[in-house]
Amino acid sequence: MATAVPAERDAVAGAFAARPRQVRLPGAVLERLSPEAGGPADAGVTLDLLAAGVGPALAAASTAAALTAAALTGTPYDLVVCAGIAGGFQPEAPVGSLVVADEITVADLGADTADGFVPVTGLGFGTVSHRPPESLVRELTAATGGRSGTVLTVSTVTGSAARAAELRARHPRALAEAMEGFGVAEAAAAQGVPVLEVRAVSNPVGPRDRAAWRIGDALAALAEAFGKLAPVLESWNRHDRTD
Ligand SMILES: O=C(O)c1cccc(C(=O)CC[C@H]2O[C@@H](n3cnc4c(=O)[nH]cnc43)[C@H](O)[C@@H]2O)c1
Repeated sequence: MATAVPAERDAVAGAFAARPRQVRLPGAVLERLSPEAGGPADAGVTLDLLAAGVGPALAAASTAAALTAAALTGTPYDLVVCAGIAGGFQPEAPVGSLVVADEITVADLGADTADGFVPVTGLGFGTVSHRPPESLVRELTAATGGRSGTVLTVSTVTGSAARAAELRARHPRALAEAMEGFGVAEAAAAQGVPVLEVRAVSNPVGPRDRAAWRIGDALAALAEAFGKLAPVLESWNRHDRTD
């Protein structure tokens, strides 16, 4: 589970009964919930929580470090979940609501041209989207009452109505924007591991208004959501799935 900051990580950890144990790796520090520590015991799964850093680059680097360490010790991850707070596009994703990404798309990786923005794929490179397993997205939205849609990854937080409108015009299915999902998804995809992104909305996407942030409410919504998601995630086995 990769969050940006420790406050998000701890909100998620609260959904699980166990006390985590710290595991220090080159490039990442994990909080490990394992069955023997009274963790997600029913399913016998180990859950690693990682405060991966803010922004797509650091989140990708930290997630890659954790994935590589797990693979090298013969215990590769079955699933990577990016979780945290986000800006919500209005009116679809109000403050305090939950969004489960059915598509994780980087919104600002490309080139600015006289004809507008060209994504990096239009330049002949890489990818701009990752798709989480459909069945899992369905199960998570059903369990939480959240909405599914595109979650954008940006390196610059949107601060104007014009930029919000531009993003929505380019990505009509976008419900939220945050800063780590695509980086985490790239790291997971590089090692063939499925990825999810779950976001609680802390602020509207649009004109900058720090007084409108509701970080406490969003962290509470994240914690509540993971209380409902925990059993679904613990019982999910990618080898049983076709999507
Ligand atoms: O200074 C600002 O205007 C501003 C507005 C919103 C968020 C920030 C942050 O520094 C938080 C970045 C952090 O939280 C996630 N996040 C939360 N809301 C948004 C958003 O509207 N757009 C992008 N990211 C957001 C993000 O994933 C980071 O981890 C500053």
